[in-house]
Amino acid sequence: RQQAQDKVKQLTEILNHYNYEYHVLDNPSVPDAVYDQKMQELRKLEEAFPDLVTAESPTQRVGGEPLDAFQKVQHKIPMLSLGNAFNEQDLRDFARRASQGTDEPVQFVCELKIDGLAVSLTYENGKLVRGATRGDGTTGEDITSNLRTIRSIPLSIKETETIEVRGEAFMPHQSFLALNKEKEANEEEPFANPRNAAAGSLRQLDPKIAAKRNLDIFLYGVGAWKNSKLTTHSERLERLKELGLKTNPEWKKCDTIDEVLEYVSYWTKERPNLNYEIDGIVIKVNNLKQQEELGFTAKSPRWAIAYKFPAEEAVTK
Ligand SMILES: Cc1ccc(Cn2cc(C(N)=O)ccc2=O)c(C)c1
Repeated sequence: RQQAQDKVKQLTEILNHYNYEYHVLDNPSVPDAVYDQKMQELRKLEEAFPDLVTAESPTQRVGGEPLDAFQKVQHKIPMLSLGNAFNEQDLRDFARRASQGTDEPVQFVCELKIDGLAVSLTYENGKLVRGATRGDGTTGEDITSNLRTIRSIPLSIKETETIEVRGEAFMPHQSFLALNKEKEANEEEPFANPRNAAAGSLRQLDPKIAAKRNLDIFLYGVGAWKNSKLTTHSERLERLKELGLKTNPEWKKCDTIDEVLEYVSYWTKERPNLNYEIDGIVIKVNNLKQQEELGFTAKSPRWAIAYKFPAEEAVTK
């Protein structure tokens, strides 16, 4: 039995690593058949020794029975919405206000604004214990069983401190097109856009359905993170990546508003070449102390803004 326990641990570690290479790095080191063969081996061992199965096992991604309803979750730190900017002047105004609200020079971080569903993940003792929707920012829905099916979300990380991270769950273009083709083949109503498809998939009560939707995620922020010594948003992004969490690689530090505007115009052109939808660019003050100094208006931070791309003209059928 000790041998079985060692083998289960070894298989779990290697399968989690293969999964990370494939779904987070998009760079597998082994063929799918090797991954599959090791998964079968682990399933057989867990069948023979059921008490060796843990919630963190790669065999436990797709939960059992469908839920009757989603539980409510109170976010300890509210998941805020961002104010919007629609043009260069709005961005220049935002940058001026941010610089006036603090005495040190302000550095910005620009990130792509993924058009999906904002979610929160909580890890305790390195284990994924909860996944929730943003909801109204204070109260969300517990969709842990559905988020566990997203292969790029690790079921365990090497961080013993409790950490609550935030990001955007989304459906990549290819998955969206395939899903709608399937819907049309079954004479079902197709989804209007990838955002609705992702939201619809995560609101399924049956995790087996969510598991088939090929959802993905980019994590971009932190809610509760005790004892964190980090001083900038960019350090947090780097730490999330070190933990094996999937972050969007296109973020960029900008020292001036002109660099921000350059980033915005670059991605306005490049946007069609991405394999996921973005609806804008998020610009944040990088330094966390300056974020605190700037604080919030009634409903959104003064230290961040969302530049929204002009709405595209409706695509004629
Ligand atoms: C049969 C089978 C098994 C696995 C996969 C995809 N995949 C591959 C790996 C891998 N190569 O490291 C890791 C995780 C994973 O999900 C497919 C498409 C088909």
